[in-house]
Amino acid sequence: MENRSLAAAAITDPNDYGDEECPVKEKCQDQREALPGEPRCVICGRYGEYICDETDDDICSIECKKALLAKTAKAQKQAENVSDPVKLPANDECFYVRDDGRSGSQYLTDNQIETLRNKIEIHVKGDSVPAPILCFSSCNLPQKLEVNLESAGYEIPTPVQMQTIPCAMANRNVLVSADTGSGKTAAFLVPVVSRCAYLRMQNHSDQKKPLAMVLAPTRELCVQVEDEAKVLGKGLPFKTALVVGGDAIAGQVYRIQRGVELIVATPGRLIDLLTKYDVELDEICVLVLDEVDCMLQRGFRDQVMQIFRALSHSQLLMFSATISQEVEKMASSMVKNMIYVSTGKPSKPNVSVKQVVIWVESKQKKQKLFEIFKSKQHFTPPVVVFVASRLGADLLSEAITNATGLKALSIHGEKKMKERRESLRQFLTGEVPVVVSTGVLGRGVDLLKVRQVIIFDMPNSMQEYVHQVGRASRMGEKGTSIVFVNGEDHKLFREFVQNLKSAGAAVPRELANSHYSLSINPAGGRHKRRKHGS
Ligand SMILES: Nc1ncnc2c1ncn2[C@@H]1O[C@H](COP(=O)(O)OP(=O)(O)OP(=O)(O)O)[C@@H](O)[C@H]1O
Repeated sequence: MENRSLAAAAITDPNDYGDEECPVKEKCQDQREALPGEPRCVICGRYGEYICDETDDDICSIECKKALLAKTAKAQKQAENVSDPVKLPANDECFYVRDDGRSGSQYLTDNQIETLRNKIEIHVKGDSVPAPILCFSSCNLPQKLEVNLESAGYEIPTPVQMQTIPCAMANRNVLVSADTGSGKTAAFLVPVVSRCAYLRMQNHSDQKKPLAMVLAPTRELCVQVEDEAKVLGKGLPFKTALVVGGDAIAGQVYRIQRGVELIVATPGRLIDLLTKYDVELDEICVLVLDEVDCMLQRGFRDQVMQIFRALSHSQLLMFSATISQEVEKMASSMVKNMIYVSTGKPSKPNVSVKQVVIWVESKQKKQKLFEIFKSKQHFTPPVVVFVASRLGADLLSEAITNATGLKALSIHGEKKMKERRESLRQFLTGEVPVVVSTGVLGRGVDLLKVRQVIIFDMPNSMQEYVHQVGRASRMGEKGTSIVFVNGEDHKLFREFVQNLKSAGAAVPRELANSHYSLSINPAGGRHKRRKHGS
């Protein structure tokens, strides 16, 4: 322990007072209260007269030094023992201490942080990446947010939350790749709610311009993100506005003008609103791009970049389960000093979902589907059936009801927002066991009870496939995806077979023998394609 007034005297023995005339305070109660601006003991909060020689923390007495060292030792032991933090008991004392700028306030050494990341399979790239947290209470969140997390059943952060929340709270730009259903939404909402609430608590101005914005590709996803934001922000100075097509724009503008902290929007409708109405975005300090790979694709990219450029000073948080090197490159060109966090198996179908691939010619697909629905063994409602077109969704849902008697609804982009909401409500509450959807439900939407998806038409890319399969599992629960495939999907065969093999899934003979699939070598590299019949 070092005395502040005599820093060179590192006293470890209570009887050795070094050069200091006053004895080192033995008990914490012997120490006086700290005056404003004075250092405080990290254990009891009294005057931090000494500096602990082993941790560099402010400390008031021998008694608190002992308590501090015991706590540090316990923290180190926990770090070494962590094998699956998601299963830690809720009351497990956490050992992470936020680095508040004072040297030595972080208890974990670099080696321990690395060990912890390895154990929970977190990979990071970037400079000075903050250490992961093991509990929400390590982040200095508003008290009410902690209560809201607990009420929502979020006792312990998931791996993606462990690493992303401290990065975002340190105001860093972050790109995050994590499995479907792994809790990415709260990974951005926790820091967003916290930052907005603190800013409002500090500044009581009547003019409440929006402080944060989340952009997502579909209305359904926006609705869901806003719902979760409301749950987490309950009781805090944190209001939200939903800006999506299909709802009246005037109502959306009115809500923003009355004062909100967060806007959750699809890019098209937001630009529409911004060009017609006077909405000031100069106080936005966080922009989230959910499903960032989709948001930076042609179709959304120009709109997203237009919005991004209008918010020149904001922090950027970007998330998806499928992040390619190209997306990583694009993201890092948008912001400086970005951190890249990845957990789980990047761009691969969630391992909790069993992939059952059936080779079936297009004309037989319907019949096959009806057989599944009629089989007690294979049909496990609620089920989402993914198809390629809007018309296909309408026709197939009707055909299912006619052929099997099951109530089935369709959801796609041409339907009115009110109808889409109502269909989803009926599906999620169990009134309707089957929903036939285009890609609008494929990404991001948390279909809580769904454990079976049927991919009737293969999507255009493996990325979309990964997201659609992901609807069958949340938080590692087991699910099944039944996938219909035939020669028409040949463009995806090579990647598809590779994915199936690495997941240990059975590959149908026709798929395995197709010359489109055969051009794979075992290491995953590409051979020159063999000619048909060779
Ligand atoms: N820390 C937590 N503890 C318990 N449940 C959680 C926690 N974080 C998130 N969840 C729940 O896990 C489920 C999946 O979360 P979420 O929808 O955010 O996943 P995601 O990673 O965004 O998935 P996708 O890529 O499919 O959008 C949700 O039902 C959410 O409420």
